[in-house]
Amino acid sequence: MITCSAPGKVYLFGEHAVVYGESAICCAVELRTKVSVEKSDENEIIIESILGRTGLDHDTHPYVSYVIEKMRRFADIKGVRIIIESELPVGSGLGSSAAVTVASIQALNHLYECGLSLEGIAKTAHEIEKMVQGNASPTDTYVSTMGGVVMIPQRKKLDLINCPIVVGNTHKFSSTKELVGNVAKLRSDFPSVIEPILYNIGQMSILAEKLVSEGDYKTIGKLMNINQGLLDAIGVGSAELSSLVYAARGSGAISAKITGAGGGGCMVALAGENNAEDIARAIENAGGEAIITNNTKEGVRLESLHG
Ligand SMILES: Nc1ncnc2c1ncn2[C@@H]1O[C@H](COP(=O)(O)OP(=O)(O)OP(=O)(O)O)[C@@H](O)[C@H]1O
Ligand SMILES: C[C@@](O)(CCO)CC(=O)[O-]
Ligand SMILES: [Mg+2]
Repeated sequence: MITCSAPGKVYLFGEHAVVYGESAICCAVELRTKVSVEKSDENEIIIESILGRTGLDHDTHPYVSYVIEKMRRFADIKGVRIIIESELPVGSGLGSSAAVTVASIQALNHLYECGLSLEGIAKTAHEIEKMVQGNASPTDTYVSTMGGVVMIPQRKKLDLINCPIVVGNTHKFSSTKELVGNVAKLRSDFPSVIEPILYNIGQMSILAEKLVSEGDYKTIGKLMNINQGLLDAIGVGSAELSSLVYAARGSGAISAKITGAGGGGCMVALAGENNAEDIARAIENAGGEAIITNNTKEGVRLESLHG
């Protein structure tokens, strides 16, 4: 068995706007998806995950099924068994699709010695997210591949975020494909209203680049909270997400906003010196599940070559 893992991510700025070429700042977090692969004798494809045990199946395992089909351009993949284990909640804004796609590509890359570079992995994974979702920015898959804090579309590595990150999960499933589609419809219906909002979200990422290098989290927090208001404006908020956002802010979070597609899933808060536990408690009291985590510089990595 060869095992690889890839991290999930949270957006400080720019989700949805980045789909239209505006800037985003996204950071990898210490929550990972592990993918183990081995060749199977019976020339059978087996994919095992929390979603079930299937063969090549674009309904249950669309991302992994496309990975196998894409990787057949580089290797003669006949029978393979793929086992997925993840710390990332599915459909929750933490990049679970990107992490499973990137880790699957890297695991097969090692198993069949395809020689894909990290850039090649990120590019292939982005192609797959676009195939599944209809449209996708390179952000999630690039950050899951490279790790750290990344500015997209510049693909620029920024300093790590030096404060605890508290994630609040509403446990309401949200499909990125659906939310991205909803924003596209709103933008098509009201271009003169929605395009300036997306542009302004991107401008906050550009303002924040210098603030990250200065470690000015207070100002970053103010901009993140404005970003939250603009995400509500384009229709990707929800009552549950707002409840967790305001609970986090009320307990002293530097900032709190939706992360990822929205509609359900997760919000993210930046904690100050010693209040991550307080923020987590406030999120739980508001009906969410809190996860205290940190930014990680580690992108996709080989975990083991056998076992
Ligand atoms: N552990 C897993 N095992 C198998 N498939 C997974 C796993 N995690 C995610 N997926 C795939 O990714 C899909 C969820 O991706 P989606 O983009 O909708 O949400 P997300 O990536 O969690 O959130 P976001 O894209 O907003 O960050 C699942 O429906 C499934 O197809
Ligand atoms: C909503 C979105 O901006 C982020 C999803 O995590 C979609 C994308 O960038 O592909
Ligand atoms: Mg996704």
